[in-house]
Amino acid sequence: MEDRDGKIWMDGQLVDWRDAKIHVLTHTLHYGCGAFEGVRAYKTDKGTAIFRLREHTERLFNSAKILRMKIPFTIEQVEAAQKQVVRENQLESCYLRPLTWIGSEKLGVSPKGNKVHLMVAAWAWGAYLGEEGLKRGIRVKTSSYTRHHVNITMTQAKAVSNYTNSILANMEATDEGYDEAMLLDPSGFVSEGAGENLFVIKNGVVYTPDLSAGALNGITRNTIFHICQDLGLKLVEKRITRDEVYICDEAFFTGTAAEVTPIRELDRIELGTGSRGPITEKIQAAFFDIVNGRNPKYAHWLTLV
Ligand SMILES: Cc1[nH+]cc(COP(=O)(O)O)c(CN[C@@H](CCC(=O)O)C(=O)O)c1O
Repeated sequence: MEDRDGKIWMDGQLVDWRDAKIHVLTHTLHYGCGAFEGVRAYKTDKGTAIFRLREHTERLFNSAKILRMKIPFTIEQVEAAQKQVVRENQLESCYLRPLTWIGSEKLGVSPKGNKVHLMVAAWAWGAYLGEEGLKRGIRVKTSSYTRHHVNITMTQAKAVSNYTNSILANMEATDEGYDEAMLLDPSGFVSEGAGENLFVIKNGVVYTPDLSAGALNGITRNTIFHICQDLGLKLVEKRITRDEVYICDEAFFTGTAAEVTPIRELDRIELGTGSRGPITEKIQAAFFDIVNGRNPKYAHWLTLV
């Protein structure tokens, strides 16, 4: 990722991509206290637009607040930085990565007195779980790793340190030939994917784990709530067991990177017809209409760069 042309916004300045470096004694590198966002910009007929920029930027600030980090910029400055990075790198559609971290003034568990930094990078990033996955659905494994307990790590913070759990779950699943992992919470109820929220459909009703199962409050998850309302689909947030997933009619993951990715199999058990289900297809189509600016009802969610 480091050897490419382009610009990265770093603490208020645009720096050359290859020069965007930090010291090895950076506190976050050692202890993992930092926060990030995943944001996408899409090519619309009015130009390139960032999807739900305000919600993503607010979540970044909320993540920092939960981690007792004070970002030394305003929300407006960080929004402007994201727009600038897309423009400067002349990206028609892309994935943006804002990251805030604690500097290298001193080490030791307490970061008090260390500087808080922020950067924004952007790059072209296609289908996170593959084009084939978007169409046919992916194969998922229930992870042997448990999702975070809500009072051990702060699950509403998109915290750097939360992702070791995701990394291990994803690596275990892909080592065993699956595409992604689904994690259970400490009580054994379904939480979410390693980097996605989960939805299942049964008898025409759409279900998703309520946030007490430790899933991130996904912005794409919230977008699906609006889409279900528009499509007249009943949506229920509840505790979901892994065997309820086994006997569902359809299932899909959602996320900024994953977008809406159908799940065709869990633990080698076919879900529904073993391919993208009809309601999932409708929801997926509605999602892509929205993010590509084809649904005027959600024009306010798209910020032109
Ligand atoms: C654990 C987790 N849960 C749910 C979501 C969905 O949240 P949202 O993007 O607001 O709908 C994401 C986003 N995962 C990001 C990281 C992907 C990566 O590999 O890095 C993303 O989709 O950008 C998660 O990381």
